[in-house]
Amino acid sequence: MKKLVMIGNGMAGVRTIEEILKLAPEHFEITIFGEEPHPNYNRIKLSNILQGDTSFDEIIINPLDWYKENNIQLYTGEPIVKIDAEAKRVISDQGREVEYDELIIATGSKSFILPIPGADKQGVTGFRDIHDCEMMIKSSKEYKKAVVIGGGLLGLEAARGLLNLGMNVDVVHLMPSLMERQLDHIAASMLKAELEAQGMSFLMEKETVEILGDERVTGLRFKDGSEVEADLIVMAIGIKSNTEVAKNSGIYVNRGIVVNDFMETSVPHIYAVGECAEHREIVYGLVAPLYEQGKVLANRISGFEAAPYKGSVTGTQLKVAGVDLFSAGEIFEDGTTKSIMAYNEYDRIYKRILIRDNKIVGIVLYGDTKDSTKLFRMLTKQEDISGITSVSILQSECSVSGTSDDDIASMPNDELVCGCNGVTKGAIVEAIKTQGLTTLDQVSHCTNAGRSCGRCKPMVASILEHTLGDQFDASAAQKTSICGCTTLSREELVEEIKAKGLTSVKEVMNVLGWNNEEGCTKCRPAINYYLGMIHMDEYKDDRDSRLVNEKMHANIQKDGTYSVVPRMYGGVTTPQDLIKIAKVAEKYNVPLVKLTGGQRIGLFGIKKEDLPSIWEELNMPSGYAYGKTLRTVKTCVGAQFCRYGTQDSMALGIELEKKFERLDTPHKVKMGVSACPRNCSEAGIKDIGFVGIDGGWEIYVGGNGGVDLRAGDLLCTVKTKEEVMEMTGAYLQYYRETANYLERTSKWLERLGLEHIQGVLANEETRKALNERMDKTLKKYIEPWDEAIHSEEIQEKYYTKHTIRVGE
Ligand SMILES: Cc1cc2nc3c(=O)[nH]c(=O)nc-3n(C[C@H](O)[C@H](O)[C@H](O)COP(=O)(O)OP(=O)(O)OC[C@H]3O[C@@H](n4cnc5c(N)ncnc54)[C@H](O)[C@@H]3O)c2cc1C
Ligand SMILES: NC(=O)c1ccc[n+]([C@@H]2O[C@H](COP(=O)([O-])OP(=O)(O)OC[C@H]3O[C@@H](n4cnc5c(N)ncnc54)[C@H](O)[C@@H]3O)[C@@H](O)[C@H]2O)c1
Ligand code: SF4
Ligand code: FES
Repeated sequence: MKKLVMIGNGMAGVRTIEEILKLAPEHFEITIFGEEPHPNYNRIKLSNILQGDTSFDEIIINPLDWYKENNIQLYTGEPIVKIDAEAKRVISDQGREVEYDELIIATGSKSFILPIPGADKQGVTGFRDIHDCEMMIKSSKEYKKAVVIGGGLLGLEAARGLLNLGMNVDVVHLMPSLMERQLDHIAASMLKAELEAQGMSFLMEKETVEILGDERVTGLRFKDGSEVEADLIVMAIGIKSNTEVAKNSGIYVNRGIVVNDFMETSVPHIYAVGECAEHREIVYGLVAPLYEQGKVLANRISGFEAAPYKGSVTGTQLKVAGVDLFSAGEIFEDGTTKSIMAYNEYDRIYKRILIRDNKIVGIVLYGDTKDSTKLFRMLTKQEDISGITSVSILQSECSVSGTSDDDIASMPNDELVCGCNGVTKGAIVEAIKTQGLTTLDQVSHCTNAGRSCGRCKPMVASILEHTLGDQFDASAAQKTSICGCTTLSREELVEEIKAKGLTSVKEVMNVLGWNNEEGCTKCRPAINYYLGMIHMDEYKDDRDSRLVNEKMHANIQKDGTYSVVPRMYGGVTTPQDLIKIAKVAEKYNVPLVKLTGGQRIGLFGIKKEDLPSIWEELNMPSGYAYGKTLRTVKTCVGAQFCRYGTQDSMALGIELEKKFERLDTPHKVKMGVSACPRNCSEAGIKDIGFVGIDGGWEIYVGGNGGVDLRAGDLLCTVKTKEEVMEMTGAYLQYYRETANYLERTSKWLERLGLEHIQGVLANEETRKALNERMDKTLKKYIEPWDEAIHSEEIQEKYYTKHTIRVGE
């Protein structure tokens, strides 16, 4: 197998790898280095995260298990700092050296930050990655006034997000009109009026020369001497390709890494793709052309004949609610162009197309973009329009509204439906017919349509409806199946398992007609969970269907080693346990011993084959730091020691942890117990938090301390510890029975509604029944580390050096 290394774990690069895996799945041993500490996510949707429409989990395109399933060695948070082209190897910032036969550079871009005094102050950011997004969300909780520099696509989407976060927003723009590269003056002024009505303020034709403030920004000064206040500044004035590594390694770089029509750089066996690449003097900043490049490169690198990449015409839209605009090609007239224009001031609709030699060369649509696919096709195909009247060309008469069947019928097969992924109507219809697709999800899975910005989804749905005719089932089509292997939703799957009495993962997939007989990393763990939830005590866990960390009962680290985190109930330990941990750490040369966020001690950097002996020597239960289960119960010292404590928080925490440890839950669950409202255990941001008050406990639910920070809601107040245990058992069991696999309690609570859950749990009979099912389930669990120590079969299968690659 040839060694393929990729630098950069972003949208264009990983799409290229997906294409390579389709073309030549067995051809390469693949290693990817990413500077960000995450798997590949949909950067486009950062705007939606900021605008509050989605969460980070929902925008992950390739979860970690995708890499494992495809045997890809992924190093996250580990940038490559040098390419040694002579020796054909890359070197990471941690000194790791990896050899390659072929190397892809897909390092994307970074935000361009104005080189002016004060640009390094706290509160100044670009808008490029999830870290920037989190910083803005955090700032909006503490500060009120934001200034966005740059009135382009990114700046306006950022500004809309900051308004949604409750900030006052000024947009500072250098030019007299917004989005001057995409819109003419009329469309730009219509856009400005709409955004002003939404609450944005604009400072036009202003050049920022200094950022004011001490440590943190307080405002900015313009060239004309005027100033404006700001607590947060977002720079959205364009991007700059990440080319340093290439440049320092002798690869020819201009604005981007210069590539030919096959994405080959000036150095043999090194390719570049995405925003870091410069092709025919153009560096693209939208995914559609980057994905086209990826396809060409995948063919080239896998040894297939492919047409060269000749460059792309791009079309853009702004992702701001209430704004409907489309722009492609040339914007401004010159002596060789004529335009056709329609302007309906009353309905705020404006359309203009630019024509040269009877061919469309530019499109600007505002207020009504239904014609965009038709016109864009005419532009990209350079169709001769001399036979079409100027009225009909702008009349939407053969356009696709996404709702009318006639519109879909009259749409040519080569019309582009998904601009981001280059998918035509013909390709979608073909996939529906030949692969028997019935849901939007499946169409997306098979064709890629809708996988990026998601704007084309209504039209894809209309095509699905048109193609299936009488067989179209609207509710089924919209439903989200648990993965691309089936059309079944979570509810249907659970119902079918119950109705047909299915008892194993294999049986579920066989009986329910899975279109991929092995299933995938999305459905196998989910089916395993639902089976265990339904059959309670009888179900025999299918260990090989679990996600890799759960299968190994240890958390795999970025370098392929594992961590060991033993239980410390309620965060309480003993000198004897500490001695055991210290001895093991010393004996096995454990590289890192660290207190975890969940009040216990983690041993990091352990070799797979050492796991069983370490567990044996520790002789402590697993802390399940890797599991979709109860992780930790964090406690404060409480009434036993603290003078403010009103309750025994440690005793309650320990009791909770001992009762619910090992329980399979749809996602991880964390608890916190504080003995007074000072809340030293941060119970307010836990899945379930308990706060001691005079004469009882308050129970908070749905809190989350991660990326989607959420304060818990008060579920109820109870008097005794027994009531706490009863309510917690019922709440957790209700979550287990109604949540989707991998749905955190915070999302589940928001989906079902607090009042609904309170209503269910208010009924004593229901609580009792839920607790009975919970108790039945809890009986089946055994200690996994102990089981491994005493089973040669398990040790041989999972923990010897030659078994289980990281990718399994
Ligand atoms: C907020 C926002 C909204 C957007 N909206 C749209 C939209 O609506 N439509 C559209 O088409 N496009 C949109 N884009 C642009 C689109 O996201 C990019 O074109 C696309 O992500 C580029 O893909 P890429 O792989 O080239 O770069 P990236 O996705 O940026 O990936 C490059 C990766 O390489 C990593 N890296 C860099 N240097 C190194 C190194 N030395 N070693 C290892 N890793 C390294 C980076 O950390 C990064 O993770 C948007 C962008 C943003 C920021
Ligand atoms: N909906 C989408 O398709 C979408 C959304 C967001 C981002 N993106 C992509 O992300 C990339 C970055 O977007 P962008 O908007 O930052 O880049 P851009 O180059 O498209 O726009 C930058 C804007 O900032 C203005 N500007 C430049 N210097 C300035 C200054 N000193 N003060 C004030 N204004 C100044 C420019 O006049 C320009 O309008 C682009 O490639 C873009 O295509 C696309
Ligand atoms: S939460 Fe209250 S009782 Fe617990 S340690 Fe803090 S101050 Fe003391
Ligand atoms: S147009 Fe963006 S995902 Fe289809």
